[in-house]
Amino acid sequence: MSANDAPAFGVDSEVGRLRSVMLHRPGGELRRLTPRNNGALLFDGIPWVERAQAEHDRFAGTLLEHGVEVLYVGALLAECLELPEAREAVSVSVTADPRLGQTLGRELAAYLADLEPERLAAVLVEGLTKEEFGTSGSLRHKMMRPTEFVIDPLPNMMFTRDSSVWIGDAVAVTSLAMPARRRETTLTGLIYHHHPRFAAVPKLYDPSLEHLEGGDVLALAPGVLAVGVGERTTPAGAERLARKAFEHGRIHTVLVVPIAQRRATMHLDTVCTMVDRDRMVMYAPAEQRLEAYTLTSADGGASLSIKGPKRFLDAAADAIGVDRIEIIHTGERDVVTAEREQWDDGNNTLALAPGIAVAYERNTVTNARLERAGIKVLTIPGSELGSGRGGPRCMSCPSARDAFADA
Ligand SMILES: NC(=[NH2+])NCCC[C@H](N)C(=O)O
Repeated sequence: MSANDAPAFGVDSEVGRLRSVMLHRPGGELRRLTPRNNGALLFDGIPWVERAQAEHDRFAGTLLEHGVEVLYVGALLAECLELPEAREAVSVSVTADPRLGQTLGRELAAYLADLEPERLAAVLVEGLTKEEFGTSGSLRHKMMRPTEFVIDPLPNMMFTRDSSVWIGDAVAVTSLAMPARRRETTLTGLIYHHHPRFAAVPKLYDPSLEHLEGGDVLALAPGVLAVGVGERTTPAGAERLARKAFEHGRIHTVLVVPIAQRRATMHLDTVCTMVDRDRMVMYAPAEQRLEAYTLTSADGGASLSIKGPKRFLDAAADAIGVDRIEIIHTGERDVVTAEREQWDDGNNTLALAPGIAVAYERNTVTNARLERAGIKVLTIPGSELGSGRGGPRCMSCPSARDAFADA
């Protein structure tokens, strides 16, 4: 693909000049977090909501200043919800929750049917409590506490990277592993299936399939994906994605990378991200430790060849066809700084072009190392956003980057 015939959509690498990205500006769903539910909702603290929004606006502002189109989930959803078939699909998926029961389910469908698209879009992300819902003739409702949820909030919606991922010209709506996040894909799925902008885009995956999260999928170079397998993505999910990607035809090698099943390394993109064509920022201990299985297919995904495991960085260099991938370490050589900055998403950077990356300002040591290596680092504040344990990469889902060859 040259710049002239590059598709309106598509992502063939982590670093091609970023053209369009999907973000979610955090809103009322963060106000639902309490010290009792934050663990189950996958937050490590209780964010100050206005400050988190201001930080997010700085992130979006940085992208806009660099010519990136910013699409917001809230606006896309509201536009979809103008369509009767999209409203119907949403209502069916929300009211299918067996915890509601027949009566409350029916009442909730009627409640949702009365909401304007924008309000409906907000409720779907912010959730709805018993007291906000109002009166009901159901036993379920009578037996709920006032602040209990009729619709659960989705505070992790701002991590748009996880619920969908673009592979070439196609999009994979993923299958999220954690109960607190599962409903996110009914909303991203709705956008990709119903929004006129995306309706014609080929769909590679769906939420009923084996667990797969976008934070585990790295487009290392054209034709080459790395897929982390650990707390979220399962081996079965990685295998399914590989088959589908081979079948679709743009990918020739999928590297499946086992990662520790711990919160600190919930996704591959918490351990490493690409900051340049052949340079990665990586948590130092992972450099030797990470291994990869190399998956290829001679028949478009019908059968798979599985080789390895061998050292991830060697497998990656082989698959990409370069001598080596240069590593810039998170933190300093001392373990403590490295561990602190890895935890604070020091290597969860978002490349805007080869050698230009957005990073949280707090990771001063990692950012200085990146700068020393010649990477232009655009810093954003993240003291509140960071309590959700995600950085610039997870808070963004690129849908268009310039082709790697032209970047
Ligand atoms: N791709 C990522 N690293 N995403 C971060 C997601 C953070 C979110 N709180 C979760 O636990 O799921």
